[in-house]
Amino acid sequence: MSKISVKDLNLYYGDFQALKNINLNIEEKKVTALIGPSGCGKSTFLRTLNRMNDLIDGVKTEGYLHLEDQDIYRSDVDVVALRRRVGMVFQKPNPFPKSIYENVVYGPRRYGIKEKKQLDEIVERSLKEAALWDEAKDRLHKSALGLSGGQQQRLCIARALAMRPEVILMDEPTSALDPIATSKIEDLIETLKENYTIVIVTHSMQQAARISDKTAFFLMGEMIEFDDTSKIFTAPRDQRTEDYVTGRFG
Ligand SMILES: Nc1ncnc2c1ncn2[C@@H]1O[C@H](COP(=O)(O)OP(=O)(O)OP(=O)(O)O)[C@@H](O)[C@H]1O
Repeated sequence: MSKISVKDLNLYYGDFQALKNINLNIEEKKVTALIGPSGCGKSTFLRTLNRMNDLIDGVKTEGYLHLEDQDIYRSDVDVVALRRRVGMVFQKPNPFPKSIYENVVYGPRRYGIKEKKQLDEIVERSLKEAALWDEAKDRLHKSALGLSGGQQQRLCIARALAMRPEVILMDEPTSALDPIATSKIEDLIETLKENYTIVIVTHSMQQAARISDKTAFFLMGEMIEFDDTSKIFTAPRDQRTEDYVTGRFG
């Protein structure tokens, strides 16, 4: 079933067209990877899905993007509520300089949840879901900045999960991490897809091949090919995809 449908999407930064006529459906409870050489528009595309590009001056977005039956770009959309449904995790772990506990409850508190018992439950559930509970449970009120990079990134995932999103966007979530921390996040993504729809930008083709169900290959603002990940990596239809996945360019 498709969770997000994108039709005829164009995006401009001023006069520069960064996305050209993109069409694809993102399937529910699957991992969709976005791959392609630097500057091809992967992050830009990811950010269209929860309107993060709105924060950039001079951006113009055209086309139809639907989250189930909601038109993401309708002028009356409550963007804060949209980002609650479509959460995001960034390249560099960016916990707030607060305690682990306060990082997780930040969003729910802003939504008006005040009761301690309820907040405690959210913290436990989110940290468990992010596979960080065992490492964090005895230091919940210590600074998040004392965690390792990999733990910080799992905390950022927990912070996103605390809002009970439906979709999680991840922009190169492991590029700042060592191989062991990376592999923990990859295992986590595998578990999370049981309950969430995940879209991930990655520079690592091995990572895309390991963790994603679907892969979209972007080149200079166009989406060249979108298919089952196994197909993209073993029998792509387009020569440009083949050249990229076999390392002939990029
Ligand atoms: N805020 C901005 N203003 C103007 N141009 C931008 C802006 N952000 C991105 N671009 C341009 O849009 C194009 C796509 O950039 P984007 O960051 O989406 O690519 P990417 O595939 O994610 O690259 P990378 O893998 O290097 O992160 C690039 O040519 C980039 O220079």
